[in-house]
This record gives sequence, C-alpha cells and structure tokens, in this order.
Amino acid sequence: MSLIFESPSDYVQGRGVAEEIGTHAGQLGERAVLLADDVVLDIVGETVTESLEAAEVGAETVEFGGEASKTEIERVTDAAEEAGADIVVGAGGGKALDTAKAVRENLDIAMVSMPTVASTDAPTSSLSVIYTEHGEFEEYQFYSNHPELVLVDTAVVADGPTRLFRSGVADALATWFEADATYRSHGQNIFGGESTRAAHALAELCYDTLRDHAVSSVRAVENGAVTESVEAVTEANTLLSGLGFESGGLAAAHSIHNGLTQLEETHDATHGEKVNIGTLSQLVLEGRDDAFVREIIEFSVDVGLPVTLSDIGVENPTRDQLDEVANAACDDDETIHNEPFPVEPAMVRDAILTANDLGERYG
Ligand SMILES: NC(=O)c1ccc[n+]([C@@H]2O[C@H](COP(=O)([O-])OP(=O)(O)OC[C@H]3O[C@@H](n4cnc5c(N)ncnc54)[C@H](O)[C@@H]3O)[C@@H](O)[C@H]2O)c1
Ligand SMILES: [Zn+2]
Repeated sequence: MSLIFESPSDYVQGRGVAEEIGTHAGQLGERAVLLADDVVLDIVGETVTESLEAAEVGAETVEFGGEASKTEIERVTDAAEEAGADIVVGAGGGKALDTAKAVRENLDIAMVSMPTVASTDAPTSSLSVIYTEHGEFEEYQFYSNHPELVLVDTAVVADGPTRLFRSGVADALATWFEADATYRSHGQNIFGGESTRAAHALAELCYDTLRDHAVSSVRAVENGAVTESVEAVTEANTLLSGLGFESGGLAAAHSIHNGLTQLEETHDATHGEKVNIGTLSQLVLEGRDDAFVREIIEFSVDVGLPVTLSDIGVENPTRDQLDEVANAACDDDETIHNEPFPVEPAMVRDAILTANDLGERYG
C-alpha cells in the first residue's frame, strides 16, 4: 500500500483575518457565493463581502438552512449556478462547510472554508458528512479536491459559543489516539493509503498542543478573549486535527461515536462530545493502564468535556442499547478495524461500560 498525504493548499489563521479574505481568495475566481446561516451572516457577512469586493471578486450571499442534506445541497447548488459563481465560500460550523464542499464538487468551482467556530476538524477535509433533512446520518461523500483556502478568524472563534470550542478539543483529542492506532496496524487513512510519518507527527503535535493549552484556551474563549493558547488550540482543532485524521486515519473513537448516534438520546450532544466517549472507550479497549485512562478523564473534566454516558444524554443504558451501539461501531466499513488487533462487538460494549464506570469514578 502507498503512503498518501493530502491537504488544502492554503491555511490562514489569526485575529481579524476575515477582513483579508479578498487578498487570499482574490486569485481563485471572479464571483463568489457566501454560504452561511443567519447567525453567521450577521457576524461575518458584511466583512467578507466587502473584502471580496475590494479584491474585485463579486459577492452574493445564500442563507444556509442548517442541515447538510441532499435537498439543501441541491438548492444551494442551483443558487450558486444562477449567480455564476466560480468560488463558494462556506462559513460557519461543520454542517455549513460540508454543504459548501458538496456544492463545489457539483459545480467544479473553487472552495474557501471559513470556520467561525473551532468545533470540528471538518474545515480542512475533502469529505462531507451527509444527513437526512431530519438530521439522521446518511453517508460520507468523498471528493478528489480539498478547499483551496481555509481561513480562520480567531477573534470570531473566541466570540463564539464555548461549548462548540470545547467540542473541537474533543474531536482533536481523538486524532492522536486514532492516527496512532492506524499507524501501528498499518491500516488505511481516508485516502486508502498508509499514513506518512508527517501525518503521524502532526497528530501527535495536535495532542501535545491540547495538553499544553486546552484549559487556558477554554477559559479565554469563555471570556471572548484571543490569547496565544486560543491560537494554539484553534490550530490544533482545525489544521492539526484535520490533517491528522484524514492522512493519519481514524480508528475506534469515531466508530464508537457513529454507534452512539444510533441512540436517540445522544442527539442533543455535539459531534465532539460523543467523540469524547468514543476516545475514553478506545483507551479501555486498547488496555491502556489505569493511570493514563485516569489522566485523560481528568483532562476531559478540566476542559469541560463529557466523561460518562449520562453526560451525553444516555441515562441508565440497557445492555441491548449498548449492544446496538457496539454492533454499529463494528460494521465492516467502520474505521474501528484500524485498531492493531481484531475487534468484536462484545469487546466494544464492555469497553464502553467500563469507560463509563471510570468516568463516574474520576469525573
Ligand atoms: N467533513 C468532515 O470531515 C467532518 C468532520 C467532523 C465533523 N463533521 C460534521 O460537522 C457537523 C458538526 O459541526 P458543528 O459541531 O460545527 O455544528 P453545526 O455546524 O451543526 O452548528 C454550528 C452552529 O454554530 C453556530 N455558529 C457558528 N459560528 C458561530 C459564532 N462565531 N458565533 C455564534 N454561533 C456560531 C451556527 O449558527 C450553528 O448553529 C456534523 O454534521 C459532523 O458530522 C464533518
Ligand atoms: Zn470528528
């Protein structure tokens, strides 16, 4: 199997960089469509359109409906085509960006990814997670292109919801454990290749950055403040986690997340919050020592992340419910099979049960 590493072409991050979007995106085309929901349009709509227009890029806005569904993608594709757009700028959380990626694929135009929260590692990736109009997971769509530009204004991120920022820490915390499992097993990354040493190292840097800066960055964001730690963790949540998961590979944590989405009760928990239960379960599944599992639980608590099933809405789960989660997590197509040992549903159920108990004890 070949080693494959892929990434977006440009990454720009800093306080106030939304005002410079025209400078960085000006070469990509002549007419842009900005896709963002009403909340995000209020925050960055004017800044982005003014900056694009100053760079002689025409700019129109299309309001995002909120779900990365096929119907929404079709609607936005039609609007962008009618506008004669050769650039789509997606701004907001993971769902707006995933929708913009699908629109770019349909129209074969340029794509700018502008996360306004550091809530997931979606901004840099070349895939979309597609949902039904009712918000149920439908499928992953894989594309051959990454966004040409990823631009993150840390002043906007710091002003955004702390819960989403913390969720980004959880999504990024999983990256090292999953990339390392894939590396050890010579498993496949998202591109069907093996991980490079580069991707493995970026995933580890992601982990070290979170351990060094996450607590301080969350306190800063709680106060709407941009600090060096906020810069570090925004980069970890967005760039390091994004490159780390795609080129490094996913393993048990995200499969357990996908399994947990089977339970209706988890639907109010964010992507990252569910992933954190997946990470703790992965550590137990891998037989990590007591002291280390305790350390990661205590770190999660310091950051304000869930450590028990009840923290993500599942009170007193039955064995049947946990079997359902474990069976879904062990689907043949799941990345859990990147763990460096064969994984069976009973092992996953028991790991979740035990991680939950440890979370109750140390959380
Ligand atoms: N494609 C990928 O590689 C990938 C990776 C991870 C997650 N995902 C997907 O990402 C989605 C989750 O994304 P999410 O957690 O960002 O949530 P989201 O996209 O569902 O919602 C983000 C919310 O935050 C609000 N918001 C954004 N910026 C704000 C700001 N600065 N101030 C105030 N409000 C702001 C938006 O209005 C929106 O309501 C899921 O669909 C998940 O499957 C995709
Ligand atoms: Zn994730």
